[in-house]
Amino acid sequence: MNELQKFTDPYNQLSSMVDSIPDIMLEALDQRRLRVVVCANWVRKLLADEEILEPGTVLPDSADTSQLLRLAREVCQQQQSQRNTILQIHDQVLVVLAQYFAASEENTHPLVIMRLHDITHIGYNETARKYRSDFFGIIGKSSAMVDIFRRIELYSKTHSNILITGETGTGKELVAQAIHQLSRFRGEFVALNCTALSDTLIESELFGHERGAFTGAHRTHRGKFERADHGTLFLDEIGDMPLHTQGKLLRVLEDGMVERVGGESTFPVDVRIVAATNVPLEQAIQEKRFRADLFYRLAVLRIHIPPLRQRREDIPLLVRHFISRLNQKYASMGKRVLEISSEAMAIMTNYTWPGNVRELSNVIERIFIETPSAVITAEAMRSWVEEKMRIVEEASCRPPLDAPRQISDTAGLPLGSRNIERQHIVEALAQAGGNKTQAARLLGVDKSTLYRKMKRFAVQP
Ligand SMILES: Nc1ncnc2c1ncn2[C@@H]1O[C@H](COP(=O)(O)OP(=O)(O)OP(=O)(O)O)[C@@H](O)[C@H]1O
Repeated sequence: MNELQKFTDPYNQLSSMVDSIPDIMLEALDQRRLRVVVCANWVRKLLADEEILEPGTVLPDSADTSQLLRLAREVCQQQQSQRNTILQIHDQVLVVLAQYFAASEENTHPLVIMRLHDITHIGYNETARKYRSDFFGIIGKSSAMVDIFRRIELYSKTHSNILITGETGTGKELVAQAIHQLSRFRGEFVALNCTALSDTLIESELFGHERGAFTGAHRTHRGKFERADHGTLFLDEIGDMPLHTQGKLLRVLEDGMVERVGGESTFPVDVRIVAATNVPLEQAIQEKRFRADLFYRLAVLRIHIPPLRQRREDIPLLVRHFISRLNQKYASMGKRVLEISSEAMAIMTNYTWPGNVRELSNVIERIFIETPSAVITAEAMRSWVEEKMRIVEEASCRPPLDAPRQISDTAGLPLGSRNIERQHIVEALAQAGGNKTQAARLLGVDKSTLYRKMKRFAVQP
């Protein structure tokens, strides 16, 4: 038996279990190491990775950068099949069935067998034409945003929970709202930020409480679950939810029944959860700060919003969108901006926007107000540019700060940029005399984001 036969042999023994030749079959040597048994040529071409996908190869750890291989690893770690996962690889949209087969007499190691169904023809190529650059108030025309519009439409028709990932200010809540508006759920869209609440308050906010449940519970309180019945519950910053609450949430998701804090009975709820995070939950799972079982319940469908610096073609559209909104907002003051010079636009397009669209929107408002004429020129942006340069200079003159314990919003940026962000926070707090609400306003972020970042960058309150 040659090497190839040896590796394809398990497939022959398993042929009764799968209805046709799998597109990929991987052998799970342990929870992380996968060995390729079979890989169809078209899949190799799709992933452009002939070498790694050669039968007999043990996938290197780094190979899970491909969405398909990441899915295979998840299935293997979770030891559970996943159906109908939709992946977009380059221009192809695929529905993937990933089956998990435990080790048995026939196969010494567990197997992950994947069947891929190409649904690109269903209309992905039409997508760009179909979706305008304004989709339920979400502005964008980059391929990443067009793909997000398509997913919103597709996913909104389902009952499945959705996890939205992306850095702060990328528009996760906006996407959640669009999903709700397009869905068949006629109840309310109810949002809860899991960072902003103490461990005890979060449970009473989520599940409600009965009168007398704890000191200060003078009245019965309806929780977010009750309010979102037949609607959507948006759980922002889900990674910050306390472990104890995660367990309770999981139970509600499994049984569809809620019990108020201090209550003695349960009642049914029909709620779709859209959760959002800007920290990688996989890391939180490894650090035992987030339950893996809850993660898989929440992340049935996923939408990732790339940072603005990775979709710069959206910046001019967003700039014009915000200017036109500001023209309406300040119309009564007789303030109107009609144009933005190409130089000014180039400055905006080239900046890295660590605070993403939220930061862009705040900067435009500031420049709009400060600009005396109807045209925003590079000159009008001078004070903002100078301020940025001063911060960069000051940060580079200082001795290096301790690297933050956990970085995600700025991951991928040079360490200097993270230090700059920390420095922004320190300066805003100093300027605001320690007042967090004011500091958050100065930074153009909400208070919970400021708290989270202070924690992450170890900034003392
Ligand atoms: N593509 C977009 N088009 C128009 N406005 C946008 C877009 N993305 C974000 N915004 C605006 O930017 C601001 C921040 O968006 P949002 O609150 O949805 O971000 P987020 O990712 O949920 O942030 P955080 O993680 O800090 O909660 C909002 O005012 C939102 O309307």
